[in-house]
Amino acid sequence: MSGPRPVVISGPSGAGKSTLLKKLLKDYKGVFGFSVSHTTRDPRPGEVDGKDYHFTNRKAMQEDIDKGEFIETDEFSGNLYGTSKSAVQDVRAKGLICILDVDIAGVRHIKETNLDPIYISIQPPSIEVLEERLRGRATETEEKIQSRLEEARTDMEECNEPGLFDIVIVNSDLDEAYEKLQSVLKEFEKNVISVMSR
Ligand SMILES: Nc1nc2c(ncn2[C@@H]2O[C@H](COP(=O)(O)OP(=O)(O)O)[C@@H](O)[C@H]2O)c(=O)[nH]1
Ligand SMILES: Nc1ncnc2c1ncn2[C@@H]1O[C@H](COP(=O)(O)OP(=O)(O)O)[C@@H](O)[C@H]1O
Repeated sequence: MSGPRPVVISGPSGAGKSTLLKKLLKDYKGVFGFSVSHTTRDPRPGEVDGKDYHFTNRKAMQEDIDKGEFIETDEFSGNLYGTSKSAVQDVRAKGLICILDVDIAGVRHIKETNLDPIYISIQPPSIEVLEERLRGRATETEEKIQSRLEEARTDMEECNEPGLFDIVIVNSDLDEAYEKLQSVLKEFEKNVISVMSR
């Protein structure tokens, strides 16, 4: 595919991916665009259909998967998530750098496609801090918190696997993590460096 390389952001639920991405998308309007995934999970208060996710149900999503409309899908904590081909195309058609937020299985699936993105993992400083953040966000039931922590342990182990990520950013202090994210993107996306250095 032509144009600037997309950016895949991954990392445990609660690590701070959405917080960092929202900031980046706001600060760099006209540079980055978010690939809106499909999910079968319920919307959280404040989430907007078509902006945060395309909220759907399993039957409809499975039909679209069977029609070949998805680049990748994964089951995460009891729900189906996936990146549709049109989610990525919509962003690229606007001439924006496409940002995808996917779990670690999604990263592995995307490696088998021709998307050729930059892979960035956002990690929490520890599992204890992650648990505090998940509880502090107050969006999940106890059962969902436990299942996310279970997934997180695997993610925290696998993120350092050689060749899986271009960079792992530990989100301890939010401002420092955001600085690091910006500098990594400037380094990789040299063709947009002038836009980003405004
Ligand atoms: N493979 C894949 N994972 C996704 C996709 N969209 C979101 N995810 C991942 O699904 C997991 C759960 O997302 P979500 O329910 O929004 O919870 P949150 O990450 O805690 O805000 C996260 O690890 C996301 O990165 C997708 O399209 N594909
Ligand atoms: N560096 C940080 N320090 C403290 N709290 C943070 C930090 N980064 C994110 N948070 C908080 O942690 C929670 C999880 O962040 P979120 O962006 O929703 O994570 P993710 O998208 O990776 O699931 C949110 O309540 C967010 O405000």
